[in-house]
Formats: sequence, C-alpha cells, structure tokens
Amino acid sequence: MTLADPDHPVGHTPLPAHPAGPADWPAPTLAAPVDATAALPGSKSITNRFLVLAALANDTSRIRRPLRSRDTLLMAQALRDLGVVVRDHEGEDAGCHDWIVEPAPPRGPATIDCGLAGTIMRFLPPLATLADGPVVFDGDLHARTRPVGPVLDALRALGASIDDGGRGAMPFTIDGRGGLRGGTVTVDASGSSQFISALLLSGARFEEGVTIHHVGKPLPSLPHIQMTVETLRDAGVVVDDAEPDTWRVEPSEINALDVTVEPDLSNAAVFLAAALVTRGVVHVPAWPAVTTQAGDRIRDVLAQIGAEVQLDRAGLTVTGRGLHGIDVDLHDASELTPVVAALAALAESPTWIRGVGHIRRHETDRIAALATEINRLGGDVDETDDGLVIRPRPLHAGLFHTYADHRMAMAAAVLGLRVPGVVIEDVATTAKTLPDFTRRWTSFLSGDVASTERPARAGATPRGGRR
Ligand SMILES: O=C(O)C1=C[C@@H](OP(=O)(O)O)[C@@H](O)[C@H](O)C1
Ligand SMILES: C=C(OP(=O)(O)O)C(=O)O
Repeated sequence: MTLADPDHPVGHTPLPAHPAGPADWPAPTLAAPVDATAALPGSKSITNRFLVLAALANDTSRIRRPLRSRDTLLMAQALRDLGVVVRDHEGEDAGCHDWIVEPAPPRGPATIDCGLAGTIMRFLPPLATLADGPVVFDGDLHARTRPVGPVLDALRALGASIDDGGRGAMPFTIDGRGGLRGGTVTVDASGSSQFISALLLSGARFEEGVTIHHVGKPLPSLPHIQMTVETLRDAGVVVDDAEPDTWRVEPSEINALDVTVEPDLSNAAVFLAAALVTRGVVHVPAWPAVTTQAGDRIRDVLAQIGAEVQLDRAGLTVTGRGLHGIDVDLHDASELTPVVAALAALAESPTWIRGVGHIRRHETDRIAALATEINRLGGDVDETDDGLVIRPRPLHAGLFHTYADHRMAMAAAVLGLRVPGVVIEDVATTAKTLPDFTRRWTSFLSGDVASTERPARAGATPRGGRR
C-alpha cells in the first residue's frame, strides 16, 4: 500500500497491505481423488455493493454473512473514513459476525485507501461527490495502472469537480460539494462493467438521478451490472434497464437493507477445479439456485471440460470425469479465466479462451501473466488480443509469480495439484477476496471439516465423505 506519495501527501494511517503469511508457498500436490466440501465465505461483489448502498440509505442496515477479506475490509474502512458507522454484530453462525451500517452524510476531507480493489476505486468516487469536502483516492502501486477515467469523466459531465492530473487513474481528488446535479451521461464501459455499476449505485442520490448510455465495444461482465440493478431494486430504487446499453436511475431515497450475502461463486472455482484435476468429488453447500453472480457460469464451463455437475437443495456437487480442452468465451465471467487456464494447461487437448481482452487491466495483465507463468513451468501458451490459446504439455516444478493477483495464486494452486514442486510466490495476495487461503486449501484437500465456514442449509443432505 503506497499512500506515502510525496506528490500527494494524504495524512492517512495505512492499513497493512497484506496480512502476514508465508511469502512463497509450495502448493500441495494431490495423488488421490479429492473427496471434500468447500464452504465458502461471502461474495466480494455482493458485500461491497451492500456496503455502498447501506452507507447511502435512509436508516440502519444489517448485512449478514459479509465477506471479510482485504477488499471488503478496505471498503468498510473507507466508509468509516467518510463518517459512516460500520460495526460488528453477532451473527447467526458461530464465528461469523454481521455488519451493522449506520449511514451518515459523507464527510470530507477524507482519504480512501482502495488497496487493489476495483470495487472501491470505481464505486466510491460517485459517493464522494456527496461529501462536504475533498476526498483523496489512492491505493497499491498496481492499482495506479487500473483505469478509473471513464467514471471520473462521467462524474465531471454530471457536475463534479475532480483533480486526477489527467491520468484517469489513482491518485485523484474528488472535490465533494455535498451533492451532485446528475442527469444524462455517455460512458465507454468496454474496459470494465464497474464503470456503469459505480454510477448506478449512487445515482439515486443525485438531484436528477442518472441516465447512462454505454457506447463502444461490447460491455464485459454483464451479470455484474445485473447484480447492481438487483441490489438497487432490493433497496427500493427505481431502475429502468429495458433498453440495451442504457440505464435510468430515478432520484429517490435508498431504503435500509437487511440482507444475507451469498457465498462467493468465483472463489468456488479453485476448489471445484480440484475435482477435475484429481477425478474426485467436490461439494459446495449453499450454492444459490438463482443468482446474478458471474461465477455461477463455472457450472457450464466445468461440464464442458468434462465434469458431472449437479445442483440441488444440498448445493453444488462436481465430479471429475475427464479434462478436455474447450473453446470458451468468458466475456461475461472473466474472473474465471485464471482457474480455467490452469485446468486447460492440464487437459488432454488444447483450449481457446476468448472474449477477455479487458482483463489485461485487472489486478495485473492476466493474459500476459498467465501465458508467462504457465510457459515458465514448461507450458505452451500463446496470448491473443482477447484471450489465450493453451496447448497442454507436461509441466515441471518452478516458482509461479502472482503479480499481486489473488486469482494468479489460485491458478497456481490448481497446477500444483498435479505438478510437484510448484511454488506460489506471495500467496498472501489471495487475502484480497479469500482470507486464510493456505489453511483453507490444505484442510480442504485433506477433507478436513475445519475448511467449512458455514453449515449446509437446514434440510440439506450433507455429502462429500470425510466431513
Ligand atoms: O462489479 C464487480 O463486482 C466486478 C465486476 C467485474 O469487473 P470487470 O467488468 O472489470 O471485469 C469483475 O471482473 C470483478 O471481479 C468484480
Ligand atoms: C477483477 C477482480 O477484482 P476487482 O473487483 O478488483 O476488479 C477479480 O476479483 O477478479
């Protein structure tokens, strides 16, 4: 975390960049078929949307089973820095605290540490325009290359005053004036769906609401925009999304929430992948039957690769039957690319991943990073403009660099299941969205009950062997 920039003194107490953990971690290899349950913490995307809406709401909210990872803890802290109360409250599950959020008019001056979280650097600038003073945004070094310009330009067009030194990236300062006019704006959000979600989340609190037109190449990650629209509707906000690439949010109050966060389905991918690599069985309890999470797409992808996939009241069960190469467009669910690429490198035939050009601006250039690191282990991967072509080859031991990217570390963990001697550099980077990954992964692979965070839903039939 790099707030101490001499050009941008911000007088803020930095949070630790990552919790302490082993820097380089030998990934466990598994010879026997896995037979285990992975009970996952809450969704990052849902937790951070609920936090933003709760901060803008007309009364106290309760967020049940929130994810507590670096991205969401930083979001909670950012809201506190803006004057909102976010406090723990004993939850229904042992060891799992809810969050109570008491809203307050956002205050400045304030400094926001975004870490490496797209959801903070994009979702909070619109909220910061409502503050009564300047709000400085900064974060990790890697975060300074992630684009925010389309959100800042849109806010300027809606009446905001912002100093970003022409960078379109952090650090920047929003000159909060206690409110924003709002109105109609055109945005090229082909670089990230978060540009649209950001404007939608605070739009009801702009004087004229907001109407957004996307222009440009097709929008990535559409399920995430749908998630934003649904959470707004949960809070009583009127959103019109009937026309493609256009959204209208009416000005209104945002109702307080009492909501439960679904398990993070994108983070489920690494655990489910173990079933395919080892021809074993993995069960994820509490998998939602209906969801806007893009990670739900993993069910189709794994079935295409050769798994038997069953979703019922007990949750999701994936049984590894084969590992075929596939031709897959992940434009809607690009977060899955690293784990799918790792599976592809271990498959029986080549894979073509398409439609994910924008992930070159995720936590790192994921296309380049995956090609480089899999090839470093002896793989045969080519980058394309919008994806990867992966031809399986026998891989060997080596250090897998993670580029501060949690999902690179998860991809390495999948490779390590089959390839002895894979060492994951900076495995603690997984804390961005999944706390305590190494303990979870180790106990999951040994079928240890300690890996479960949340009990199966009442009435569900437990399965998965040694639980
Ligand atoms: O709104 C969100 O919560 C997210 C949207 C997506 O971003 P992009 O549209 O930039 O891919 C996704 O990849 C990210 O992990 C989370
Ligand atoms: C792209 C991701 O995160 P962010 O919310 O920081 O964009 C991700 O989690 O894969």
